[in-house]
Amino acid sequence: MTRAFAPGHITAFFAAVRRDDPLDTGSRGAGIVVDDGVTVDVHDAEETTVTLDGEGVDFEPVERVLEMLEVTAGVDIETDVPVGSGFGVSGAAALATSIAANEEFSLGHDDEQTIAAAHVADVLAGTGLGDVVPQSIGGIVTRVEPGAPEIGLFGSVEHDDPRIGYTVFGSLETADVLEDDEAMERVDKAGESALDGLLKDPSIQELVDLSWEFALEAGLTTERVEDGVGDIRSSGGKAGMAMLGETVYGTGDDGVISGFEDVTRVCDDGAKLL
Ligand SMILES: Nc1ncnc2c1ncn2[C@@H]1O[C@H](COP(=O)(O)OP(=O)(O)OP(=O)(O)O)[C@@H](O)[C@H]1O
Ligand SMILES: CC(C)(CO)[C@@H](O)C(=O)[O-]
Repeated sequence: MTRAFAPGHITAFFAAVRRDDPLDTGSRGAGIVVDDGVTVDVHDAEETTVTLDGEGVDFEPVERVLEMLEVTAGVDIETDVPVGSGFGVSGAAALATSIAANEEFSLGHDDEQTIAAAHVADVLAGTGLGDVVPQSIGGIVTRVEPGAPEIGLFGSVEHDDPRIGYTVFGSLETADVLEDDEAMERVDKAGESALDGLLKDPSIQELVDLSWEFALEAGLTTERVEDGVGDIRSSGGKAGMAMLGETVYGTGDDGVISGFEDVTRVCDDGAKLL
């Protein structure tokens, strides 16, 4: 049995970029890689089965990554954050599975290949576009060009206080939004303008503010999220909506941070074997 960890990735904003090849498909945008993530155990098995926090599930991005690596395995996923709440659990699970399977089955792929397999699996499953590479790098990551490692273009944004507060109200099925052409037209326009803004002033405060402008412009907010962001902002903090989930996240001083239900930290390292 081999165990691997992949951090969560809070997408602040994004614009989809679709090309014929899934390796250079993905999204432009920015996000925060956080300690709350996913741990995966992989063991050899005649047939592939996946459990999520102990329950048997269908988990397409994980199944796809094993197919691409040409192995069958039992995969047990434990997650610190709920699926579908804007932390890229699908990408994290695919990435941790790819890293653990490479070791468990002595496949001999290099990092670039294991990360690319997870990126392609998440894209083809329709569950993510831009989480996997940031989850392999760590920190606060800009995605200036989409795609797998060595294909996309990635940058980083500095931070001083690593604490990130978050409150999860509910989940959004990523595939439903990505397949909605009208919604995606608004997302892409708002995402491009948010990225332009961040590249002019690359700070975590600006990232979170732009994230909230993005959510409003893209029409993705819910009443609970609007109220939650309003509360944090009126206590002097910065808050936005984690894409694609009904989750408020943000930064600020002790008083601001105590207004969230959970607290995690910027994870400066990428996914790894445990
Ligand atoms: N209990 C479950 N709840 C939700 N999804 C589940 C569950 N069990 C398995 N899945 C699978 O997990 C994947 C969830 O992907 P989804 O992209 O919605 O989550 P995510 O990566 O956390 O998203 P996001 O970061 O956009 O919020 C899908 O492949 C879905 O079929
Ligand atoms: C599409 C997405 C918001 C789903 O988590 C993410 O993968 C991203 O930022 O591209």
